[in-house]
Amino acid sequence: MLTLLKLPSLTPPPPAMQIITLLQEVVTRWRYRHIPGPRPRWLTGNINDIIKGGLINCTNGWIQQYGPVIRFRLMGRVFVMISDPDAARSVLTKLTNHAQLANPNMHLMTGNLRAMDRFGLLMAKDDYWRSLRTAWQPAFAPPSLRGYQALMDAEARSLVARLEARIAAAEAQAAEAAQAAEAEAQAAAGREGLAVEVHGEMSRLTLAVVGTAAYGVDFNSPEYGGSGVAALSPTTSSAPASAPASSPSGELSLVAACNDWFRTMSPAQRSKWAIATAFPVALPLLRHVACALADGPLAMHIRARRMLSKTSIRLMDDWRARHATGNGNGATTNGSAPAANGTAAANGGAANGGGPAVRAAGGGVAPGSFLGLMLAARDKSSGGRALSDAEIEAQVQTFLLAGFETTANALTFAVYLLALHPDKAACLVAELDRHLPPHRPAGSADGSGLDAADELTMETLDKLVYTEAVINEAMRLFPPAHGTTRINEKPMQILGYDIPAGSTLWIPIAHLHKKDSLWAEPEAFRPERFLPADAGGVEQLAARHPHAHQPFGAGTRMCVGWRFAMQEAKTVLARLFQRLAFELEPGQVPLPLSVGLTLAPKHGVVVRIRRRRHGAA
Ligand code: HEM
Repeated sequence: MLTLLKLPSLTPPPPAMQIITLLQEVVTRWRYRHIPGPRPRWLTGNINDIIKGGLINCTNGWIQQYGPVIRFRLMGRVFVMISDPDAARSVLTKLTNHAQLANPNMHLMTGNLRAMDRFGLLMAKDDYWRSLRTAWQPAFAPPSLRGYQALMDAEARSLVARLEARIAAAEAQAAEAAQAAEAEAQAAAGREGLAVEVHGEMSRLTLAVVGTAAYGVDFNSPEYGGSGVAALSPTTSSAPASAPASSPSGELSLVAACNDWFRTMSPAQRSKWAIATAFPVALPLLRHVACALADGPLAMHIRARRMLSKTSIRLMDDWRARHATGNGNGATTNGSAPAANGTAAANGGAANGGGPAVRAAGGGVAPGSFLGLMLAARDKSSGGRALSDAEIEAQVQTFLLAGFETTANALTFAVYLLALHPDKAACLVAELDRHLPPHRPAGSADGSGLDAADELTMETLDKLVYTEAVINEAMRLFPPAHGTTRINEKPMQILGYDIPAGSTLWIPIAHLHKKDSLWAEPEAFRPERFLPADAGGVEQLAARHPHAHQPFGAGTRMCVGWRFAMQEAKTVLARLFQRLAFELEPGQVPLPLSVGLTLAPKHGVVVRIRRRRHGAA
């Protein structure tokens, strides 16, 4: 059995444990026997099919073969997949708890490295989750979002400025070549612009936004493992954005740690010790052995978690230091959030020293106040106690990871699709030219060519309906969160099937987004599908199935950061296409994808960027 996973070096578990596991398997098969699905193998279930065929392709095939309710098993866990849009919506809205994720590497963690999985908002349950969600919510209230806008815009403008500087340098080089030899000049002219790997850029940018918006710190500084200089990706490389990177001190950088974390959450990057997760009874013991003798993928996962933990502790220490002295962001000593720049306070938030920020339901907090919210949080499920350091650390890590990768992926896919479809890029640019101030030559104080009067405000963002439609359509074709889960505490019926209590229900978002019966030409990139009727949408929102598009999930567990993500993605896309034009480098159609916890471009996306000629896409 163990050879199925090529584990010759591991000692097989004792016979008693094998017998218990086999009995468990018999019972599981019996409980789910009435639900159609592929035949599972002993112990490993259907994981080999998924590794061979790819998660999305494989489950799409099963849905086609077995219908809208199917079951399959990954190691010890059975999944019931619901691919009918109404049934999926009903599951998402009626059930409150997420199921444990299936990735083996995370189940091999020990001690503090498990904090996020035990206490983080994503995995929390019932009343404990409600307390946490209440604590998080003010960070995403409209006045808080308004306060983040200047930070998001500043990061976007700074990326554009860096790209423009690099393009200018590349052009200067080409001109020199022109002087040297005419043939070379012609070659250079044909390759105008600068080749850039977009996913790396987007990852750095979205992580930087989390740093400033949530914690008021610069994640690119050496203190957080950054180089101190906002680096550009290699100009010609198609290396994955997740390629390990170190700080000058040789330490793993935060962006590399976050990328490694996601990379090792893919089934293809599982440790050989994954087999231990097929023996739930023995897992508490086996995970210690696995960590002590970690192989490559597990060691990478542990290293990433350690870096994330270290960063979270540093953020908490920094906050407390500022808090204790009453300086820095102006924090008080009673757990209230600071009014860093007056923005949120001016917008009616509770960040104005008016009591614990967590009480400001519906109100806002100033940028950088997330830790103030967590310190003020009270767990109503256990008598209103304050959160422990491990619980706060879990929220910090959850915000870091959930807050940057999905948005970076959405932006990367949007740039990819626009570079592939110049007609759609032209529509986007036409909208930007209507609503954003015209181009000015570079030369303002921050080098972005834009002065304060050009700020991309929330009011302007509201007018960018085509930009928003592009992001929605990009997330339809490439949903960064390709699926989500719920667990049913009680038995239930779905489309006539009895679903046993405690089942892991999987909603395949990626499948719904391309279902033939829900979308005309599902593979085509048509942002117009998402235009409101008064903006000339050819296939208006009302004409579509209301539950066909769920990139952020639905119900009470819907993504807490969805407005933050949309605001950031619109700001960044608008700034990029306001000044730059993008062309896809050859060899990237179809785009190789990595399907793990999220959907990401496998080797990044390489585009050639040039400055826009006025009025051109
Ligand atoms: C394009 C970007 C994003 C996408 C596609 C996305 C998608 C999702 C999805 C599908 C879920 C599960 C929803 C459900 O089960 O119904 C989720 C949950 C969550 N997301 Fe996002 N997300 C994005 C950005 C963000 C950002 C910027 C944050 C900021 C912190 C964030 C934080 C979270 C958290 C904490 C949860 C768990 C919420 C809970 O269980 O109460 N996400 N996200």
